[in-house]
Amino acid sequence: MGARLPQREAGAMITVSNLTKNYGPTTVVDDVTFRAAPGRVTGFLGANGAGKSTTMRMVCGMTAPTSGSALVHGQRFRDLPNPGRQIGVLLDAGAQHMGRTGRETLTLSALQMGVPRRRVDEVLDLVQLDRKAARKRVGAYSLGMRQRLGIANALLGSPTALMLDEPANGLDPSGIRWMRQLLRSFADDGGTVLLSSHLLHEVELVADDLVVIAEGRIVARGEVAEFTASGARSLEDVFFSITAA
Ligand SMILES: Nc1ncnc2c1ncn2[C@@H]1O[C@H](COP(=O)(O)OP(=O)(O)OP(=O)(O)O)[C@@H](O)[C@H]1O
Repeated sequence: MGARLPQREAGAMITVSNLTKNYGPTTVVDDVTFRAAPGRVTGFLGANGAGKSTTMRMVCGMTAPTSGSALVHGQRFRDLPNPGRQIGVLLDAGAQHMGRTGRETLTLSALQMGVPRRRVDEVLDLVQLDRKAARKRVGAYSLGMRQRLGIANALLGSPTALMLDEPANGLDPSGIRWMRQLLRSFADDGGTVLLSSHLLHEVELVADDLVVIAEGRIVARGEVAEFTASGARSLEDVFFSITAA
């Protein structure tokens, strides 16, 4: 853990600048600019179809931007020498290979990243998947277990940043609480967390900063405390008034 700190202190972050994506005549991400900073959890909030996943896919190079750029630790994702060692990504827990066991999934990733195999057991413990679960095929996992495996995969390379798309999907209340604590301690340890969600309350409980997107455009940005500072309004009230406008 200690060996990673200098790298984190150097300013590990995710920077999105004027990112735009058109599909034919439709603009689904429109001039999006924000930054997820080290030591902080940044909540990326928006309704279904707002453009969160497309933005995250552009950050990790899975979707080519029409214009604009996204940098991870100052480099494009595809230029990172070993991306999983710098940023752990979970985009779609349902997209994992159904025929592999949890352990096989992680062992393959560990080999690809050049991570020692013992790290597989460490991350299994971190996400609370026991040995019996690790021996099961992913196809037999619940969505919650797939999310845990996806988070384990994201943590495997001991990255300095995490980018997770709707990681709370399928987790039960105690799982959501566990994840919140995990993300909080990752950020408290100097890591950068970018977390998308449409679960307003969930984001309010864990995030330091918020980026709110509606119909592809950023409609609000700032510290969570600033959003709720103006009186007793909950983040939910603020969110609906902003996105409705
Ligand atoms: N490959 C694609 N071709 C055409 N349109 C697309 C494609 N991918 C996404 N879209 C459209 O882009 C818009 C934004 O989708 P996106 O998945 O980024 O939203 P989201 O905020 O992540 O929503 P959700 O929470 O439902 O996943 C949607 O209208 C979607 O239909």
